[in-house]
Amino acid sequence: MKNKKHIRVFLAAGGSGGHIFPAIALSRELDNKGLDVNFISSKRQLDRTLLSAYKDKSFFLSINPMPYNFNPVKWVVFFCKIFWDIMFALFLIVRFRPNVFVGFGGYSTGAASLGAKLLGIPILIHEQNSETGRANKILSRVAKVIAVSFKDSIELIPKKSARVVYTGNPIRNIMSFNNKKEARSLLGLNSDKYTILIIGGSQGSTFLNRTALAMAKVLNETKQGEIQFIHLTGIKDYESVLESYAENNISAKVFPFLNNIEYAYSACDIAISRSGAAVIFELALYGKPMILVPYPSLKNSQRSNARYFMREGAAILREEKDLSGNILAEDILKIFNNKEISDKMAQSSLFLACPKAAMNLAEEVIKLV
Ligand SMILES: CC(=O)N[C@H]1[C@@H](OP(=O)(O)OP(=O)(O)OC[C@H]2O[C@@H](n3ccc(=O)[nH]c3=O)[C@H](O)[C@@H]2O)O[C@H](CO)[C@@H](O)[C@@H]1O
Repeated sequence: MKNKKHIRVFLAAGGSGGHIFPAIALSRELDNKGLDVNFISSKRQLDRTLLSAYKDKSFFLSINPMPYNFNPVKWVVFFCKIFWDIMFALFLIVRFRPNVFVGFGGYSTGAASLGAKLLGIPILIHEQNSETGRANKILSRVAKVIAVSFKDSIELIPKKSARVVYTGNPIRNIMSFNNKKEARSLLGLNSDKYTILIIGGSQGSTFLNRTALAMAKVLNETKQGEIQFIHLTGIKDYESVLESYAENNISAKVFPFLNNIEYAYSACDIAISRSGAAVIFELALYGKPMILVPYPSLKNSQRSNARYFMREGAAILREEKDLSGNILAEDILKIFNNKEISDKMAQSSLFLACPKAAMNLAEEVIKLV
């Protein structure tokens, strides 16, 4: 292997927190090992914000999602933009000469990896979800290594020329804080009440916001004074959700986006969440029981993420189409009223955590140098 000081790694990730946060976690690990890291992402505001701490080390491609239907105009625009993005990626790769290219999924990964492939840079693809996303499916043909987050995905990935390894899903450095009492105090919550966290992923979920509010009203009547809520709404619904808790006199802390998410994870007794790969593995690190409501789109693998967590005993899985505030309240009460169920779910959750994922992935990157 070369002198580490001269090893440069390009990390391509974009489109959502779930793609970008694992890239940030890996960059910390590589940085600690003395490697040089650059990010390639998309020009979306969310991507720029999440990478703002790495502004000088980041490059941004156009926003160009692959069309899901056969509209010829959309496909022509898509190919024109991808051509331009591959040219830009080629320019970056020629200029910086990375030794390894790591893709985390999303459009920017696709365009930039094709540039890397053309210049013979070894490619590692990381898949966060239980089922492989579209960009990663295409790129599995050009990758040397495919790293997966779920143990059982090794069997599901078609083995072409790439080696498939289980590394886990790299999580940002949030575990340095794990103190329930302090977290509740920092969030301004009561230290003794049963605490339910509601989280709809990095952008929030209107469906989950509405249904969880309906549940909160039911629970507020049946368990008055015993339960409180932390609700992460996303920007769009923040004001209305905040008002609704206040109007109904329900004890809750509401945030559009919580930068210190470790406070929410530490403070809660249970989480109701979308089943994005980052959130569920983060909740697992904190050993929290979960009620998971996958994003219902067919293009999305949240359902199989949630199924895995349910099979392993860490979560109850609820589909949007079958869900109401009453059903959610019943699920919560089942766990609230039975310490044995709650403890078992918490243990199973902890068992699914992979705290060494970033380290495992960094080792795979270094093997490619
Ligand atoms: C709708 C959609 O396509 N979602 C995908 C997206 O989800 P999404 O971007 O929502 O990603 P996840 O749910 O996996 O993770 C959200 C991330 O945002 C952070 N967070 C969230 C709220 C908050 O207030 N503060 C905060 O810091 C969480 O700690 C977590 O790290 O990428 C995931 C990983 O590929 C996929 O599994 C999801 O299917």
